[in-house]
Amino acid sequence: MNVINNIRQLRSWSTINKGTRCVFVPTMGALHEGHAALIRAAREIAGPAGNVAVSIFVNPLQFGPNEDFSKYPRTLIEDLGLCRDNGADMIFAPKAEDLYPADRSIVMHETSLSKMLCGASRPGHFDGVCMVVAKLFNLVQCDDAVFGKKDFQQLAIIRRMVRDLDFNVVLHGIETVRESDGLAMSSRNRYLTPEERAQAPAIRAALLAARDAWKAGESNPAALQQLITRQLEAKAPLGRIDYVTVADAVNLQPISAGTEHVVIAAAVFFGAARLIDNIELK
Ligand SMILES: Nc1ncnc2c1ncn2[C@@H]1O[C@H](COP(=O)(O)OP(=O)(O)OP(=O)(O)O)[C@@H](O)[C@H]1O
Ligand SMILES: CC(C)(CO)[C@@H](O)C(=O)[O-]
Ligand code: BAL
Repeated sequence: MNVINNIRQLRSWSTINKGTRCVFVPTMGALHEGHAALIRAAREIAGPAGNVAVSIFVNPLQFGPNEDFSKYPRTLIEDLGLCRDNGADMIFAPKAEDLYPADRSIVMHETSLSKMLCGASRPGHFDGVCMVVAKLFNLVQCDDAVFGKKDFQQLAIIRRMVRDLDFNVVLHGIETVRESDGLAMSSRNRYLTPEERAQAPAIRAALLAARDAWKAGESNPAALQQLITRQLEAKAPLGRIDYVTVADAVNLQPISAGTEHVVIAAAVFFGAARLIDNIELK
């Protein structure tokens, strides 16, 4: 497994590997079983002859001024072991100063899908995500890229970016990997106190209850939102709801009579940890 931490080396890796299918998994590190599933999926897509590339980079551009950039967990040595064990061929772990020139003057700005859900609570977040993913796609020269559906809005926005900017990259969305009690795996779960950790699975339980209500005929978004909010207030008093939104899964707009594919997405703060999850209804 090649570990590369500067652009010059990455360019020569890409040149040497030209013509070999490259499947890319972008991450911010502090890797867990969810990331391992993405790397294994990338391995499957690449096949034995292809390359699996993983980036590990805590991107400063996607953090707000009062967010957790400086305390985001950085566990490179353990991360490299997880990448190796799950079949990665190349790890790109650059420094921020290598990726972003000090006098950088080009910005990315997504003007539609990032207005709601996480984008509404984290202004500029998805502009930062688009910027780093666009740069990483250019640098890694991948044919495919693998993203988790836990970050549902992120995947929708990257799909839009690939379409609008004509990136020649095929995107693959992977199901959310969960702890045995249903909590979506997340690097930020490690911020949770034992009491918060015990209550956090209530997010998944409330989304499942909303899905049951939907299957039983409840299609009013306000009623579904209220059901989730009430369950969270009852089962997770340490949680502070950021948002619970019922949206069209394709364009993230409010649902209408013709909406066939619905997503219910939620973000809940437990102390320092802002956790997200979602459920799709078809
Ligand atoms: N539980 C999971 N199951 C599947 N994919 C996941 C899971 N958690 C994260 N991913 C995916 O891994 C990729 C990298 O995400 P990231 O490094 O931010 O991990 P994270 O655990 O989501 O961290 P954070 O706590 O910052 O949200 C993204 O495509 C994300 O959707
Ligand atoms: C896609 C990503 C690696 C860009 O920094 C990040 O947003 C993440 O880890 O989901
Ligand atoms: N997985 C999303 C990265 C972030 O929260 O910044």
